[in-house]
Amino acid sequence: MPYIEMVGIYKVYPPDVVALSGVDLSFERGEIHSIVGENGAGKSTLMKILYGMIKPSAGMIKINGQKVQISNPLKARELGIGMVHQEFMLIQSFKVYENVILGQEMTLAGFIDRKHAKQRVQKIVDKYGFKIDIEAVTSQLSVAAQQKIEIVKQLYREAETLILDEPTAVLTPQESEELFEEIFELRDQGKTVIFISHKLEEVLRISDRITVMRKGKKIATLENKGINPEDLAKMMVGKSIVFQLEKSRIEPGRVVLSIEDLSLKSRRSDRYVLRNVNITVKSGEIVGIAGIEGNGQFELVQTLIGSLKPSTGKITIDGIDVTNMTIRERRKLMSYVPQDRKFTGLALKATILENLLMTHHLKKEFQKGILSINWKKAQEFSKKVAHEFEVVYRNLDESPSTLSGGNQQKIVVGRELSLGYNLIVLDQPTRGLDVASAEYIRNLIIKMRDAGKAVLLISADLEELMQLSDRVYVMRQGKIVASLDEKTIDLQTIGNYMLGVVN
Ligand SMILES: Nc1ncnc2c1ncn2[C@@H]1O[C@H](COP(=O)(O)OP(=O)(O)OP(=O)(O)O)[C@@H](O)[C@H]1O
Repeated sequence: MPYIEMVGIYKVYPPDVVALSGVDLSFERGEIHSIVGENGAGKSTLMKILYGMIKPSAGMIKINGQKVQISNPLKARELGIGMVHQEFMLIQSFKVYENVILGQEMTLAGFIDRKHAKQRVQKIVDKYGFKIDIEAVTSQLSVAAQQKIEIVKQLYREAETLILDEPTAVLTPQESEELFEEIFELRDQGKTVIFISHKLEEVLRISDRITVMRKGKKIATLENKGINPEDLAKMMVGKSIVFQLEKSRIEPGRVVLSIEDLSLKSRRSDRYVLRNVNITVKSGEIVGIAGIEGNGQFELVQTLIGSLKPSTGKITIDGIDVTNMTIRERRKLMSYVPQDRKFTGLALKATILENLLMTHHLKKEFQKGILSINWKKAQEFSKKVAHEFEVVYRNLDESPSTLSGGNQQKIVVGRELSLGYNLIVLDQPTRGLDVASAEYIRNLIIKMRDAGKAVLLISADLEELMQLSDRVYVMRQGKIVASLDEKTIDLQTIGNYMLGVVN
């Protein structure tokens, strides 16, 4: 008898979006089971149902052969199902173990039995081989370590099944390897791990079984034997797809972006989070920024777009000094894809059309009279961009919150890449995109570079960074510690600089 069975699951989002149609799927104890599929295939919807976040329109779930009603996440946790989301819910000033026990371990009198709780946390950490100091303060830890806290937290609540939603999207290759070791340990000790990822190589590396979904249906559940990424991609899309990045050598032109001697003092301490950073990006080149998350890349981008004011330094775009310009003024000089699409990239209260039109609406061609917008033109334009970037949507007048994560990302990327500015700043542009969409966007980035745009690319995906970049700067502790060109860019070198193995 399977451990968890999802039987005949349907989900219709009102009024008529069929996100899942008749999915049957089972999970065994002690297996790593991946779910793959294009953006919008229904993976998140299925997992939200299993975790009690949304109700299925029809179908049932059985655990150990018993029918269960998972009406909310609390109920899911009682049934041994835990989920680690992409956004962590941790209190930054708490120690690791305090975050783990948060909301648990109350005595009858309502106090936390700290000593006992701490011992239990340490036991879990030891049992599964998590490399983490439970006394460390959360704010001091890397994204990878914070993710571990979330996993340990689920285990502390006695999760038997862990749903991991694109856990490696924010990790370096080394950190991903460490996570895989922990996942193997969990599996070997009988836990069920449900793994959602768009990175097919890692899916094939760690899974026992793989379920492929397409357009709300389960296509197959496969034993992970003798499958290659091309087979998987073909099943996902329904036809063969060719992955090919074509990048020719071109001579870069004039300097478009120049960052000189940029420093930034932290708001919370006397520490500098950016230290004498010098960067140039010329027309016709893609310049990558590598670094473990939290080493100043975020602050660099925020200073560049004008939401943080540098302590010293100068930024010019196309020869114009923008150092003292507002965000609004700078946005007229650059395309910008932020790393977090939900809070900065999209306006969820606006419609899909308005989101695609944002910033473009300032252009003359969309104005009608003094204050009004030519909606007919706006409609045509938005449709065109949505089509070009293959956004799967139902109605342009709906909120982007009705779209799958990948399709939300395509809206932001589509809008920004069609702005036509000389400088393009991309922070994790393909995060959350399925393989075909990511490949499409990567090719487009190269096309833009070939057309003479200057591209600054920040990406946690080192493969992507290496495939696309003509030059790479590596950041560590707020400093540029290496500047690599075509001849010196390789994975090992970048990794060594990132980790500080070489200086
Ligand atoms: N709240 C919602 N309201 C209406 N439709 C929705 C809602 N959430 C998701 N959908 C639709 O349901 C379908 C499945 O979306 P889901 O988020 O499950 O896909 P996914 O496979 O997780 O995609 P991704 O890889 O992009 O995260 C999509 O067509 C999406 O537009």
